Amino acid sequence: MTANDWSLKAEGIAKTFVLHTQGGTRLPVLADIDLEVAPGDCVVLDGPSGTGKSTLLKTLYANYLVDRGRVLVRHDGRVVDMCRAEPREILDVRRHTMGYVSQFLRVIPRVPTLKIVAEPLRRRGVDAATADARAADLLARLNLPERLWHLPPATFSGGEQQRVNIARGLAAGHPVLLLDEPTASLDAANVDAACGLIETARDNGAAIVAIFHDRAVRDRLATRQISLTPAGVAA
Ligand SMILES: Nc1ncnc2c1ncn2[C@@H]1O[C@H](COP(=O)(O)OP(=O)(O)OP(=O)(O)O)[C@@H](O)[C@H]1O
Repeated sequence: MTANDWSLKAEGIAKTFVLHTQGGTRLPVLADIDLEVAPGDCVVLDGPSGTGKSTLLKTLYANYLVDRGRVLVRHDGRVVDMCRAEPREILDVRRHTMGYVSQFLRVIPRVPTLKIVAEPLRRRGVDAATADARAADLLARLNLPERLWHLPPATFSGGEQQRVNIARGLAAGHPVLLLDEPTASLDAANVDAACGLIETARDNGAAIVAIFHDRAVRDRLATRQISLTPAGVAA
């Protein structure tokens, strides 16, 4: 793979939601979406509320089935189509290649924060001491007080939980990152800290697709923007 090669490529993605509990109402959301993301790219998805930005990210992560199209990702020396891969292969891509950071932490009961952040590294086979050290470094960079590291995050504030979520999402150093408003509930100092970590991941060669509503975050991190329009894409 050369420096300009893509890490992630979407071709002709179309997605319609069918609401079975609403008489089978059909909601076409994505139509013919093409996207190519290279190492070091941070492609920001733009467009009015409801145009399908989160849906596209979840489709890239294989949370949703598509009507048409392919999502290709370079993984372990080969190309995997996330729209057709077996569940086992999708999990392997998620473990080693593609990370996803949503706006909210999915709280895992009783597990301490440090272990939640270290877990993606442990699942990649990294030993506990190294994974814990990386987790501690990330939590410190995100200004999460050390007295919280050994508590489960269920009772943390929204901004604290979001920082745990970012640390967990960035811990494993995935070469492809999908970020859905990861800084939405942070104050200015923590937005700056989170942006610094995302910037470092990008400059180290991560291929990133992101939704950032904050204009300053977008201006700092985006190498490119793509505007989604209702059921379509306009450059
Ligand atoms: N799981 C779902 N089932 C049915 N419809 C859905 C589902 N998820 C999203 N939608 C619909 O798809 C459309 C796009 O939603 P999506 O969340 O992707 O938009 P968005 O551009 O990310 O919006 P926002 O900027 O407000 O977060 C909306 O009309 C929404 O109601």
